[in-house]
Amino acid sequence: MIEVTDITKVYAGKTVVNIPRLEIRQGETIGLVGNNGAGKTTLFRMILDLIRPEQGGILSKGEVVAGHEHWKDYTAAFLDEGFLIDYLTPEEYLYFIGGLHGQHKAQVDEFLITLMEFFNGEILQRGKYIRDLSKGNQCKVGIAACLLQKPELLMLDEPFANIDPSTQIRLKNLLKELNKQQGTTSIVSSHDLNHITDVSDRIILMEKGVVIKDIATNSSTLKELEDYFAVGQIERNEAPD
Ligand SMILES: Nc1ncnc2c1ncn2[C@@H]1O[C@H](COP(=O)(O)OP(=O)(O)OP(=O)(O)O)[C@@H](O)[C@H]1O
Repeated sequence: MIEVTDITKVYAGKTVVNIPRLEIRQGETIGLVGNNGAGKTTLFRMILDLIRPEQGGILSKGEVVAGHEHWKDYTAAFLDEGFLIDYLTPEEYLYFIGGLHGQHKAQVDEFLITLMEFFNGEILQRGKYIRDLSKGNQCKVGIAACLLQKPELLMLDEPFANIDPSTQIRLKNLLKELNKQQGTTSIVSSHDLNHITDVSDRIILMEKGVVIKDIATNSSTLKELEDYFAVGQIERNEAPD
């Protein structure tokens, strides 16, 4: 579904992403992990054509993402609050997003009923603008807007970071259901190794812009990642070859 070929991204003379080849197949659930500054968000932004690589290219279903529009019909992403319209209420925003995808208000309402548990009574009918919600609740609105679109490709940047433990568990269940029932391909970044290994069938580990590990998740993956991150980046770089 996604093919990355020979991309580099440079900021202020420093290469922050350098990926010779990466393929994400339809229906895969990808967990993207890596320490702060590893390049995860930059990779997301390039896949979404929000920024362009210095060289190389990214294809989505065989079409170059840069300068094309078709992939936007089947791709939903929430990277940060910048994806929301903060002067709207959650309902207004979700009706707006539903409308862009040809859904009537009643269809959106019907869908939102399925998210009542995920919203935990904090999102709808509160008379609040999105800008006045907590960061965690803004994140819930962003994720809900993605799910509403019934995307073939879902991309979430650190969705577990600001939400409470109950919502984290509900989100994991939603992601698993989405993949099982709709075959959704997902790319989710996280610093929570437990959650991300639980919801992903493949883990991509980045460090300093480079893919260090690309492994199918199995019963020993969590331990393997914990062992990897237990050794600091500086210690790793100083270790003899
Ligand atoms: N707009 C920008 N201008 C300059 N440098 C940038 C910019 N965006 C990202 N970078 C740099 O690129 C590198 C990768 O950043 P990125 O945000 O992709 O990492 P990340 O893996 O998502 O990190 P985190 O886990 O902290 O969110 C960092 O060194 C960051 O400072």
